Amino acid sequence: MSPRACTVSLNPAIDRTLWVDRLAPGHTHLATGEHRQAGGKGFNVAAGLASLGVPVAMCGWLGRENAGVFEAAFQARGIADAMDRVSGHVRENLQLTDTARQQTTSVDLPGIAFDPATLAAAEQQLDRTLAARVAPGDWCLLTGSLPPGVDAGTLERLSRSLSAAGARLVVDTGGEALADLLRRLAGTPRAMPVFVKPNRDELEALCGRSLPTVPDVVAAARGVVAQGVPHVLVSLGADGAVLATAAGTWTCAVPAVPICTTVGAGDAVVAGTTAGLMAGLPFDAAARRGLACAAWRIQRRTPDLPPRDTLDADAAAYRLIPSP
Ligand SMILES: O=P(O)(O)OC[C@H]1O[C@](O)(CO)[C@@H](O)[C@@H]1O
Repeated sequence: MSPRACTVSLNPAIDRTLWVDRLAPGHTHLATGEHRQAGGKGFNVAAGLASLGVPVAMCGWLGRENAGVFEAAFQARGIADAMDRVSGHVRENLQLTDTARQQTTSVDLPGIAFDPATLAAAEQQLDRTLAARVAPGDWCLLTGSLPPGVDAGTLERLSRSLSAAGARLVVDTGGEALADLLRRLAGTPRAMPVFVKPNRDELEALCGRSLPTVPDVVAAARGVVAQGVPHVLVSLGADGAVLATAAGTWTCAVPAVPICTTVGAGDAVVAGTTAGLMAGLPFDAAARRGLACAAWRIQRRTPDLPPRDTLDADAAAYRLIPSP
């Protein structure tokens, strides 16, 4: 049986995006477009994987009060709904896209707060859901920020139980939570993620220093590999990406494309790269496909991706340059 994927989202979000001609803080704007859809990293990655033909489920915690947005989106895309319902509303994040500057400004809510007793119960339920769903060889993607009251200890417990069940792990969470998780998993190589994709801000938070130049990013990415993560891709937006493995480090430029929204660009990289790794592609080929997914995604409103052939034709133009 081909491997399946499962995204785990502890803090999903509904994305409300408004387009304005030119954003000016302190002024009133007339929006030129609007869109509201299920979002958050777990959903965006699941939608990308589903469009690439990967059987995928989404697990995690979904506020039952407005879960319908997700239920419709799961059904439309063939994503298995394995989310545990919890009390409260899914947060609604706001994105303002400035069409003149082709820039997106996001305002995120923290999400549903968990007290210790609710968290313990939610973790136990999630363990049961994952135990019933995840088989050896499946890929599990721990995605997105942590809601109030939840820390990297939850990600550590999930990493340990999922890896013990034979799953391969991908982690895409904020830099501080990722740093904390990698520290907690040090000395347990089996529970380490096989792939992480921080952006520059997240890598700065992960390594605790600013990384103004590409050589700074390259050095920091090598540091993450040295901590035990075999595949690292640092997304740098219009500046492309840095890839690092034990075999070397590379930079990759990306083509300039018209931007509809940058929301979910990194999630498209995670979806495309993970789908490639699941299919047995070497990391460089998987990562180039992931970057082609991001170029596709930022030109459109929704997280769905085109057929693999289209992506691979685009990805063929991406060149990796070894870093000194
Ligand atoms: O999980 P986080 O880091 O709080 O970010 C959530 C936001 O990021 C996105 O997942 C895009 O990466 C949006 O869909 C969502 O609103």
